[in-house]
Amino acid sequence: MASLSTIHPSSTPSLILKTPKQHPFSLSKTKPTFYHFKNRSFSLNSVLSTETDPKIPQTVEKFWLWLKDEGIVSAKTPVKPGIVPEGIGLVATRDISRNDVVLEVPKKYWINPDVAATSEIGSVCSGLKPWISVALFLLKERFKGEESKWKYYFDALPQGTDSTIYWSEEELLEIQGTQLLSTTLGVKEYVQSEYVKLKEEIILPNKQLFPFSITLDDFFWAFGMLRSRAFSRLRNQNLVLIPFADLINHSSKVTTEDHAHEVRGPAGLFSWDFLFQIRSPLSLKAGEQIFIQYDLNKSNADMALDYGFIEMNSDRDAFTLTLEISESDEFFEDKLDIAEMSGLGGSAYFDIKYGQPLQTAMLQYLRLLALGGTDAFLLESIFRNKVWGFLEMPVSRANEELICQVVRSACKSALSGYHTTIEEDEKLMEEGNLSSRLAMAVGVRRGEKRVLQQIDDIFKERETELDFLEYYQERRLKDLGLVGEQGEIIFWEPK
Ligand SMILES: C[S@@+](CC[C@H](N)C(=O)[O-])C[C@H]1O[C@@H](n2cnc3c(N)ncnc32)[C@H](O)[C@@H]1O
Repeated sequence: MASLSTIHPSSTPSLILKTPKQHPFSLSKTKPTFYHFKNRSFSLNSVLSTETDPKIPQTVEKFWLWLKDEGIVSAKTPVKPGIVPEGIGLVATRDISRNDVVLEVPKKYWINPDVAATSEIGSVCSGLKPWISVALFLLKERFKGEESKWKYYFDALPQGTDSTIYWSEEELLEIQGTQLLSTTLGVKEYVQSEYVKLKEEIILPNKQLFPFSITLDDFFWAFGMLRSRAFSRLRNQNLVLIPFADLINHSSKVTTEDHAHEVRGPAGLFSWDFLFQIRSPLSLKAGEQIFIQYDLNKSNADMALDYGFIEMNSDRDAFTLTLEISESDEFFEDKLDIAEMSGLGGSAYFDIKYGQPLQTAMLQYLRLLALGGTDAFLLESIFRNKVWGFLEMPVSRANEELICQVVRSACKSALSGYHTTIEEDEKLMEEGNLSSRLAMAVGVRRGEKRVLQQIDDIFKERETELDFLEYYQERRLKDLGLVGEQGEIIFWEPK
C-alpha cells in the first residue's frame, strides 16, 4: 500500500498521502484497450485477403470480412486494419482530411447494458451493476461461439492486455511504493469480490443460463476488455463496446476528445438507426495510421491500469494527495463544518500534476487543518461564512510553518517508500531495452516521485519566505486603514 505518513498530535493536521479515490469502474471518454498482437490467436494457415496487411492475424482478417458482409465497412470506408507499432491499428487507405468520417457502426452492433438487459440473460441483469451485466453478457456470447452475432468480434479480441491488473507478483514488485500499486491491488480485490458474489448469487443458481464454467480469470478478462475498450461519455452511453471502432490507437498528438459522435443515419438498405461515428482528429496521408485521444485527464498511472501503456512525457505524471481532518483534533467538528460548507469533507483528494501550480483549495484545506492555538478564533461561528475565503491567504506564521513541515515530512516519507531513486529510474530509461511492462513501471514510479519532489520543493521555498509573507492580522489592519505606507501600525490619536 502506498500510503504514507499520518501526522496527528491533537490540533496538528493529519496528512495522508495515498491512492486516488478511484471508482474501480470509472471509465473514461473514449477508450480502447490493448490487445497485444502476441495475445491474439494466430494461424500460419490464415486465408489472407489481398487487401489487408498479410501479417494481420487470421482472427482480425475474418473480423474484417465480417464487417464487410454486415455492411459496416464499404468501399467508402477510408481505413483498414494494419500492423503498427502499437499492435493492430487502423491505417488510412487514402488521404483523409481533419474531421472526415472514418467509420460508422450501427447501433445494432453496439454492446452496452441495454443489450445485456434484453438478451437471454436479461432476467438476471436487472439488479446488477451495468459493467457486471455487460461482462456477463460478453462471457455468455463468447461461450455461444458460432451462435453469437458477435462471434468474429470476440474471436478477434485479445486474451488480455498489459494493464497492471494482469501483472505477475514479480512485475508488481517493480511498482512497489507507488499509488499505482495500491490502486491496482484495490481494483483487483474489488473485481474478485464482485466475482465471488456473482458466482454465488447469479451464476450457480442459474445453471440453465450459464451451462459453462466462468472462472475468475474469465471475469478478469471481461473486466479488462471493458476497462480498456469501452467508450463512454457519449450522449446516453456511459459504457459501450463498439466493434471496429476499438481498433483505433491513442496518440498524444491528438489534443481534442470530440472525435466520437452518436448520429442518425442509414443503417442498411431500407433502415435508419443511430450510428457511432468517428471523425479523424488529424489530417492523414494514405498509409498513415489514424489515432484518437483516449482521455486527456488520465494520469500515467490511470493509463497503465486501464490501457497498459503510458506516455513518456511528464504531462501525465501525477500524485494524489489525501488530506484528512483528524478526529482527535480538538476542533474537529468546526473544521468539518467549514470543510463541508466549502464543498469538501473530512477527507479531501487533490490531484497534483507535474509542472502545475498547487490548487488554492488544497492550500485552504491545509491551513484549515493546521488552524489552532492563537488562530483558533477564526473557527468561531461569527467567521463561519468568511473563514474559507480568509484561508486563501496565509493565516499566521505558525500556521504556514506547520503546513510546510507537515507536507514536507509526508513527501519525504512517501519518497522513502519507493525502492529506486529518480536518478536510478532515469538511468534505466536512458539505457533502454526495457520490456513494455518494465518501461511502464519505471515511468510511473519516476513520475510519482518527481511530483512528490516538486511538492517538497514548493514548501521548502515557502519556508524561506515565512518571514516575508503577509498574514491575516496584517491584512485585517490594512483593511481597517490602520497600517501606514511603511507597514507601521497607526494608533488612534486624540485630536
Ligand atoms: C483498442 S486497442 C487499439 C488497437 C490495438 N492496438 C490492437 O492491437 O488491437 C488499445 C490498445 O492498443 C495499444 N495502444 C494504443 N495506443 C497506444 C500507444 N499510443 N502506445 C502504445 N500502445 C498503444 C495498447 O495496447 C492499448 O491497450
